[in-house]
Amino acid sequence: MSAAGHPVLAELARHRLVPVIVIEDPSAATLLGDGLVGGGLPVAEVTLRTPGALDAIATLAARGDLLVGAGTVLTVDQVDRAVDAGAQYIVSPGTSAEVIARCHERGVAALPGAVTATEVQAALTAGVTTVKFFPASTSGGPAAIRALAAPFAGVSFVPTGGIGADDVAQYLAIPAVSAVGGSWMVPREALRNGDGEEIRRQVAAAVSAATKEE
Ligand SMILES: O=C(O)C(=O)C[C@H](O)[C@H](O)COP(=O)(O)O
Repeated sequence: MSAAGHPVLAELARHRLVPVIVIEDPSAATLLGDGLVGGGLPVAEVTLRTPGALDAIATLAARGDLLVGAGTVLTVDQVDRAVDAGAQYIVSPGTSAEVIARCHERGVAALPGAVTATEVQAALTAGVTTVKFFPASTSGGPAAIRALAAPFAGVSFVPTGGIGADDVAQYLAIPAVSAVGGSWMVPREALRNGDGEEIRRQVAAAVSAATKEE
């Protein structure tokens, strides 16, 4: 497993899982953080898809016991706002050289999306060696990652999109996969209902499923 680049990417590779979170009410950030830490996975990718996302990032980052990143980052301005809120890594669905350059200027890790050889090459040219393989399940799944890993020997993949508890292990079994992302670990309804115990339970189950592979 290669996790070259920013130390935060090495940390994500160590945890092996990246919970993707859509948070509607930022006041739920505390129970979310407690559920993640309690479940044994102190990692969060908060998507900038809701108005409260930046506040949630700020609350989670202020705790100091979680690796907090921003997801669905499409613009340079969003990079700045997420980093100002405390995000330590920036995840995008696709590859934008401008977004990656701003991440590097701000000293945070960039995790851009790439699912074709051309996209992986563009990401390499922009200076990253870990890419998010998104959307994983509809882009060829594990077989596609294995095929891409052959020519791109130094590249690590973080498959995300359409992955659940039942197939996380088959992705993590691929040497080029450093971590797996997904929203299944923090169910949106549980967050909406303020059900911290359900979040802790799902997170712990994901950690257990990820550990089985090793
Ligand atoms: O837009 C981004 O930057 C993203 O982070 C996309 C998310 O990772 C996926 O939407 C999660 O996919 P599911 O696990 O299938 O819900």
